[in-house]
Amino acid sequence: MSSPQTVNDSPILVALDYADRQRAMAFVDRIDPQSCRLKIGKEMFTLFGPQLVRDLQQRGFEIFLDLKFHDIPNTAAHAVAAAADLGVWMVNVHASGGKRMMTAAREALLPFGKDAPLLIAVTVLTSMEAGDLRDIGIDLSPAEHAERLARLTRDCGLDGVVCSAHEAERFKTAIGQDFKLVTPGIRPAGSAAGDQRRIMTPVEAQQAGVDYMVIGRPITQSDDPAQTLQNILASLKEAS
Ligand SMILES: O=c1ccn([C@@H]2O[C@H](COP(=O)(O)O)[C@@H](O)[C@H]2O)c(=O)[nH]1
Repeated sequence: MSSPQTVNDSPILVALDYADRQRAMAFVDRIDPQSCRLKIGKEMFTLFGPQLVRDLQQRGFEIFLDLKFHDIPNTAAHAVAAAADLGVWMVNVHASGGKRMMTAAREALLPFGKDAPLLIAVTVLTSMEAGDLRDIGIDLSPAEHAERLARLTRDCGLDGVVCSAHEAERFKTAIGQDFKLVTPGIRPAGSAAGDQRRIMTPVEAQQAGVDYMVIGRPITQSDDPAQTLQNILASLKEAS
């Protein structure tokens, strides 16, 4: 395990969703590992595997391994332990995998002690709105269902949840200030929402009290990803 012991106070997690490894590395090699953390998700992990994570760690980046494990408790627990072996900074499961799965995942990290990654759970995907929940038999609003899953996640002893920035104020009050809120669906003013539905700008998300904001395409698909990241960081600093 080799999670670097740095003090990184950046709230930005860049979703490094590239099919082209060279393009991803060209961007990464232009940014300071202290200016953000990198989120490796299903696309790049499936294409390039754990070696990609190691290569990014070698460059000094802390990694959120966003594989959203959702399986029987035994399998999810072993997958989370494998992520911890890789030395990632954060890893996640789906809260809808339930209490026994989340508890097993948390217990699998006990042997790692202080080197264990943060373990969080996905509540309601930021691409989903009320109609998507109704389609799968859930009549609660996204915020209500997300809160229910977030409370369950807290009760299982995990460190936080993935939710929408729209839920941040409600969750900080209802669930606890120390419970980490990681929010995708972040869109600087003027950028395309794409498939995201519950969106907020970086400054609005900061004001709502999120701990970490996940930003992918608005940075990675821009003409100058490194400069776009700098612009977002500057806007957050100016607003704080
Ligand atoms: O609820 C969720 C959970 C995860 N994601 C992931 O975050 C990024 C968002 O990328 P954008 O390009 O900024 O939309 C992506 O990797 C998703 O898999 C999410 O969007 N919502």
